[in-house]
Amino acid sequence: MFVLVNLKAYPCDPAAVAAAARDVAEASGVRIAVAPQAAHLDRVAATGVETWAQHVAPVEHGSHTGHTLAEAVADAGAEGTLLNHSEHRLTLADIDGALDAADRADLETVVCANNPQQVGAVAALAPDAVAVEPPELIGGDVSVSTADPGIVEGAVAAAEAVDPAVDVYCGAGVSTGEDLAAAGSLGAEGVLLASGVAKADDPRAALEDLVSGV
Ligand SMILES: O=C(CO)COP(=O)(O)O
Repeated sequence: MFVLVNLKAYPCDPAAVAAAARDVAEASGVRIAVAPQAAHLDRVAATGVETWAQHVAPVEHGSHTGHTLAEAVADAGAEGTLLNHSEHRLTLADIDGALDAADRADLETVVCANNPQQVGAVAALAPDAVAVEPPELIGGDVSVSTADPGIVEGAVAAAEAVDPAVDVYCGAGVSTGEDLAAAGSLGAEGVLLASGVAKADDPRAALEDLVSGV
């Protein structure tokens, strides 16, 4: 299972969470990556943890003030990028353009989607993975794998029907080892989570619990 920790814009210490994620990944053998704010990418990457961007724009080098350039996040140490997060929606054309930008910069890609129908649509653009995250469950206490297991199974089936090479992750409310195991048993190959780690009193303990069943 792949565990991608999205720090969003939460007021946590990105380097401390990153160091904890690095240690827990090393100790457990579970692949864990951290996606901080773009301005914190280099300090997170400096810890040695696998580092991801939260977004890149569908632009190339040039006159694009205020946009997040794929080459710049790669230069800061990112190895992958989220796209089309529920809190940063893009048009289909912009997802396509951002995937091109990520390819140019050699970034792995996870495109987020609300439901299985959207999973099918974005899987057609051939990202490395898609992540189904029902917006109403994001930031809550109940994991998507418990609250709506059918949406995870539906996402797995939708991606498989379009392009079996696209991995499927799920997210929203994931915070425990049980949640991770449930996601895996529904066919997900990874999870996206945020508040369960970024807002935890002890992010290291939260990560240890998360991978305890793997
Ligand atoms: O949006 C998410 C990850 O990208 C999920 O957030 P929570 O883990 O806080 O529900």
